[in-house]
Amino acid sequence: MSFNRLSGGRVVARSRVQRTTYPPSRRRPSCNSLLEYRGLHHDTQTSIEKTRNIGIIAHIDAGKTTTTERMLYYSGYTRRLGNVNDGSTVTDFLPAERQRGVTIQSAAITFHWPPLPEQSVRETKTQKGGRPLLSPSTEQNHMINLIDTPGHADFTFEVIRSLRILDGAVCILDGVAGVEAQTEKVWSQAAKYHIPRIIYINKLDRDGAAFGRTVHEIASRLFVWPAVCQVPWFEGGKGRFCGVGDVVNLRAYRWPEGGDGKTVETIAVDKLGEADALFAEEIKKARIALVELLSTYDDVLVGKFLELDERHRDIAPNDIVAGLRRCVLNQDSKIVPVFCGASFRNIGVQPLLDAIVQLMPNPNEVVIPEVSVGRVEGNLRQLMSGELLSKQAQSIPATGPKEKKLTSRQPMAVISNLEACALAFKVVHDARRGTLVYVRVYSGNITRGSSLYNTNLCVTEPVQRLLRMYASDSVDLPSLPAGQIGVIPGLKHARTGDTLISYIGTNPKIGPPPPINSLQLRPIDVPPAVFFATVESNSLGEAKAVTNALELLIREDPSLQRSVDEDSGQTLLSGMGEFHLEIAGDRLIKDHKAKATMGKIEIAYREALLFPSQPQTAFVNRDIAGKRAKACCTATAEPMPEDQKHGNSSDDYESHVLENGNSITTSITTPNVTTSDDPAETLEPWNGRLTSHLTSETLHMSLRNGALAALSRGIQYNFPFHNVHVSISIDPRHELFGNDTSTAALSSAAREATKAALKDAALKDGTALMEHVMNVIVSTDDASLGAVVKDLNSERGASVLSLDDADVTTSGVREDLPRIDLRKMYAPPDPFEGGTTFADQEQAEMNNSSRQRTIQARVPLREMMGYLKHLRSVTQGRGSFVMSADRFERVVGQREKILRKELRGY
Ligand SMILES: Nc1nc2c(ncn2[C@@H]2O[C@H](COP(=O)(O)OP(=O)(O)OP(=O)(O)O)[C@@H](O)[C@H]2O)c(=O)[nH]1
Repeated sequence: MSFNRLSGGRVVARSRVQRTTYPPSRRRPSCNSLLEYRGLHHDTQTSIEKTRNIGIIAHIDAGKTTTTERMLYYSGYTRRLGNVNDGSTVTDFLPAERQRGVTIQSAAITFHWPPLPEQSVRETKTQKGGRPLLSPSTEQNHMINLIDTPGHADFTFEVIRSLRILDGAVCILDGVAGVEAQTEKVWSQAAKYHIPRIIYINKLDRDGAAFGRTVHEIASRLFVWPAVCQVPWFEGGKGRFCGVGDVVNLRAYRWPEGGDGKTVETIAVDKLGEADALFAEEIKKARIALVELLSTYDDVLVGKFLELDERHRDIAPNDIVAGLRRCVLNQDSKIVPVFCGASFRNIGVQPLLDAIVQLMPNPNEVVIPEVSVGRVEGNLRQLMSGELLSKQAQSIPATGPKEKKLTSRQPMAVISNLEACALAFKVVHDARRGTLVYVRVYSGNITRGSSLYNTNLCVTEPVQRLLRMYASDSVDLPSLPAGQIGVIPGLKHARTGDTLISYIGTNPKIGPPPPINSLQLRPIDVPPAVFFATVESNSLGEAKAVTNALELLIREDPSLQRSVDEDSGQTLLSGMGEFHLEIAGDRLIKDHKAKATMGKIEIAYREALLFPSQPQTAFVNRDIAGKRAKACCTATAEPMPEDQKHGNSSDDYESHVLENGNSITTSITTPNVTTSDDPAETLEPWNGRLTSHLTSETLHMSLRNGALAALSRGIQYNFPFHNVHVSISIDPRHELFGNDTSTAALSSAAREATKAALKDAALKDGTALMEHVMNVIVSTDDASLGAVVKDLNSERGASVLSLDDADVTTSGVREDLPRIDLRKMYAPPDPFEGGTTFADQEQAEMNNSSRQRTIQARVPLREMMGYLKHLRSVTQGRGSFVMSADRFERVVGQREKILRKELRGY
């Protein structure tokens, strides 16, 4: 990378070695407190081009938090190096994180690279002193909004919600373990959101670290071309890992042993001594490979290459950086730059920061976010140009004067009133500041004192303050422009995934006018919960407080779900994994101070129908919340038909396929139904039964909610239903009763009718018990392979699908991605594994008993409970695994008998 800043530094060593501080100046600006210092940062206007919204993603324990801590230290944000092992990190600030040394929630932190105030002071002096000027690219100060995400698979939702709003990611690999199962998972999640990525191979100081082997794994398991931008430097060839070779600038950086990493020696490649001659050769070799790889995809670089008569070394570093950047941004190239270091030993982090600002996109360079207005979908650019609103207007039949007025409204007039559009991607309850809602602004500007309309919940909330977060600290902001990430404290309703808009002239009671009030950024998908535990308050008097604490917890983490068992009245908390629920229980009691007890963590099974029901009609006529509620509808339930895979809808028919594998169709049986808000128009065809508050949309939604409630509880085992199709029909001429037919009445009727249908379907032969079967990928060393496979087969009822199959990824077999020809890619040889060619490397790997092996198996979830502990003991701590829900399967035979006894006691 362009490390020219080093050449402008203070020379204190031998003439051919420059020893400099990195970043060059280390003194803090003259201000009294850390917050004042951060305020200084904030006051500096950072343009959108110099903003980077970046995430750090990886398998558990790869070194995300350790690397983040170094970034904060070198950027001047912290004064001392925090460490995971002694619980002193900035980003892992929750008590549970510090206790366990694992990241549980993603932490957002903002800093500048290079550090702004001190650098600008120093550079002015340097230039006056006649020292070399910095290159333009490194002179520019960038603001990095960085999110450190958890690596544990149970907290995948934290990663997903962070990826949703990030513009780029650094994927950290453990140089010993290589590409691990969870690496593949987060990698493919980032690919799903089209997030440009760079890779940092960490822990190269550890025994068994193998950079070359890891580079091969990047190609074979992540299906991308590794662009090796750095090669590791082992002193004298096989000594201590002491630095990196910079392939772009043809120089080497060495970090003296034991320091804090701020002092770095820079040595031009031609000046490396005899002892490191092989290393110098390797840097030159890597340069040729890098230029050739980039030339395959980047026409501009090919032009430069040809101009220079194909002399690889003569291409200017800036041209290579520009070519790399184009490849990173154009993901069709499948080129991913690779860097290396040992963050714990303070080696390699500053060049990684340079790479982030130079190669990662700014918010204007990323894929345009998807949005929807009503039922019309498109992207933000189409919305801002008015195109989406015009489409939306054409999609509604203008049946009444009110609708005509709305649809004829000029789209651009509506858009010009849209002051800001943002996505809430995280909610945190902070003991000091109350609820903090993290937002990413996608268009316009959120200002302090404005109001935000939540288009998911249809409520308006005031923006009393705006903050920029520095992990657990913050600084107030007057406004938050598009492309930025910030925090709004004090919002009472906003949840993760809600779209918030600021619209000029919004009536706080009813919100902005339609259709802009239905504007939604693509929501964040919540994965299904697979484990649950009971939560009981310690006394009746505490029950309310426990419910409130649970609600706060769920608002923070929507991958947790709360339900109440109708029979026992017990509250159930469901989550993504054992560890997830364990931490949730811990936080409920310790952080939210709930006086409650959490029961044993159990598996959430499902029930399925074996036969269809007869139609069942329910008629509700009672008081709900002090108001008369009267409605009637008819439901049938059946095992989900094969063709019911996609939802569709019109005004009198809505079919939804739900995430839990069920589907619901609601239909209005009278033809020619109108959906106007105007009672005068709806009275006639619906025979006077429809009230002004009841449009076809709210009618469908109420029926669907009722059916959903009935499906959440099975007939035989009380587990939610799975793969059931429910049809609900309503005849508005006879089954709606004017203003007495409220949404609550409709939901209640739909719930009762669906329940009756489910019972009727189960009359003949009960329901089938369904269990989650997981797709499990175990990584272990060669020596433990036999024991792990035996245990999976004989103790866990697994079907082992493959061993070391390169086509297998955590999400199953990946057939869609083209293979990388490993013989055409460059990776330096690993000094400790022998061999210089690809074949040598392969042979060395084959002979190596610590080589990582991968087993793919399908295993019932029940048999995976407590597996991590067991795997660690079988593999002497070297094994790890990830699993993802594959499908539900019916439990039959002996296994059904055992489970039935366990669940029902007979
Ligand atoms: N030897 C060595 N150890 C490292 C290095 N980087 C991190 N570690 C250690 O690896 C362990 C895990 O580091 P973390 O930084 O917590 O890893 P993480 O990826 O943030 O972990 P999770 O967030 O829990 O997934 C800690 O004990 C670190 O001290 C490194 O470069 N060399």
